[in-house]
Amino acid sequence: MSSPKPFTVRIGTRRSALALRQTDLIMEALKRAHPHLTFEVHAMATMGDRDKTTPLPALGKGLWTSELEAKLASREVDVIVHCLKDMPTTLPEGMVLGVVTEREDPRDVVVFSARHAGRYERLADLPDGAIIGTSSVRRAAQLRRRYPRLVFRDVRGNIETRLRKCDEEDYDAIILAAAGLLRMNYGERIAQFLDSGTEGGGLLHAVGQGALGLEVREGDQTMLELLEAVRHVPTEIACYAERSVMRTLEGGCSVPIGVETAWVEEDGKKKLRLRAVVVSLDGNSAVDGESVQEVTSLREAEDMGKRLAEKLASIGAQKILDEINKGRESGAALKVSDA
Ligand SMILES: NCc1[nH]cc(CCC(=O)O)c1CC(=O)O
Repeated sequence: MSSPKPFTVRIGTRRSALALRQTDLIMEALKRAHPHLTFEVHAMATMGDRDKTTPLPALGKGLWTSELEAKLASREVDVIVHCLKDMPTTLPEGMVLGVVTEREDPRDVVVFSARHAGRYERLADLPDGAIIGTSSVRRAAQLRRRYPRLVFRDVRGNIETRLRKCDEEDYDAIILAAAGLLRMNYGERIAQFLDSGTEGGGLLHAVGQGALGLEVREGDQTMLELLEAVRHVPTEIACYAERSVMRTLEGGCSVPIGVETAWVEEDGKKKLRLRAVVVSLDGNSAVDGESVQEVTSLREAEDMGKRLAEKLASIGAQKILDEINKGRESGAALKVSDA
């Protein structure tokens, strides 16, 4: 696997503390696998980092990725480390998702304001009208169904900023990805997991949440071989299925869609279980489904995701999508992204 002649691998990343931490983890793993190579980190701000006022849904696709991809295209960097959930399901011409790395905990979680230290354990403990911070339509729409008594309000910024706002402003709690908190050593702030297996949960996470995606130039065999060292096949297959659900349902517009994947044992065989939900923006209607099957290739994973998405579309998700598209045309709701 090791290449004969030494060279420098230039890694592109966003500048947030989480992005830098993730890039560091990948770089250290690559260094261990390729001790003869040198690595350089090229960090830069993206539109999502710079524009802190426009509502995220209105910023559209690629808000965390486009500037980095320009550097990849111009050969200023050789690979980009992304949170997979921030990567659009269709990449620009000439770019590929080279490798998906092992997933950190993909679940969404509740963090209570430090003002409430020790007072609450679950969302259900909060009083009527309590304010929950999240800028993700997916999270708000799914939680509104289960907790109509709670009020959902935008909260922007990187993890540290959101935690600070939660502690110092009017929020009673915020919803975040476990993965980011764990990677930044804030695990002790996690009060409640919100996945479908947890009482009071039932919140399906974002496509790709908790995994990292390494983007490279199409046909860059050297990089692809080098990155093999950090590929995690079970995560990659699961995430291809998740991304296929999203890609199939998007139809030109992003939607509040949640997923959950797990490798399960059935009839002595290892199978992928894929769950997905599409929710209306107000959370008043939702369509969900599940499929379980043996999956051994990325192609099969994509087929599985596509079939589940088509099934959801046929039993009501299409109606929800059409309404979102209608609203979008009239300018009411622009694109929906996950935050
Ligand atoms: N959109 C912001 C973003 N992108 C990735 C993560 C968390 C880490 C991950 O999912 O890999 C977050 C923060 C959050 O949702 O709490």
